[in-house]
Amino acid sequence: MAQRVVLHYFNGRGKMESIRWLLTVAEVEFDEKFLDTREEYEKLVNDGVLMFQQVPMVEIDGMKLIQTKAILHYIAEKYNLHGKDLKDRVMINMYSEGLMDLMEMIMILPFLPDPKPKLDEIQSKANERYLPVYEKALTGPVYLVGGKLSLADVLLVECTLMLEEKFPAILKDFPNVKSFQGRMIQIPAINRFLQPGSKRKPPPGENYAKTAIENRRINSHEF
Ligand SMILES: N[C@@H](CCC(=O)N[C@@H](CS)C(=O)NCC(=O)O)C(=O)O
Repeated sequence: MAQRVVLHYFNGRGKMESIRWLLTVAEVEFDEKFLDTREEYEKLVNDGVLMFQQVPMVEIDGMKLIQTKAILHYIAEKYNLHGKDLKDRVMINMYSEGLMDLMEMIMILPFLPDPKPKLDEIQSKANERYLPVYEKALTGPVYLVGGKLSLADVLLVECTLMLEEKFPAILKDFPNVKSFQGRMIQIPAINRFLQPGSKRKPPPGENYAKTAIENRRINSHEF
């Protein structure tokens, strides 16, 4: 019997959330081991399972994978969410990288002493740099690449929901992206993931950054 997938990270969104999204869409059940204390993180380091002493780490198919993008690509390949050929794949990766850049900016907000300037930057870059790309790509097609669901679509729905948490009206000038989001959240696996009690993590609360820094899950100097 195949082993269950196990995610090792803290009990929050961070870099693991996109992996949770992708596994959900691939309909892969997973367990989570939360690193609630610094000792739990250090144990993984001392056991030599974190190649660069960093999480996310995902146990899958007898391997202990690290590096978020490598993990996402493995899952996307395995579950047929990475295009039909090399040209699809490079487009999927280009769209995905843009979304990860944007989500990374949102992810670091709780770690900033004064998040306002970054928030303003995110809003203007989302409006002027990122969302227009997806709006154009979705003029006509149902999915971003190759007429079928891919990693890029999963990251786009995750990212648009994250953006709306910060700027509720941000999609008003992007009707194609908004209707894409509407279609995506009807996919049964996604719909279940969006319900209370699922493995989706809530937006970071007040103590999120403090606890993460204390446990050395995030280095404060990284930002
Ligand atoms: N490039 C890596 C970066 C991972 C990373 O920065 N992980 C943080 C937690 S989100 C960490 O483990 N920090 C501890 C450290 O670097 O000492 C990835 O995308 O997986």
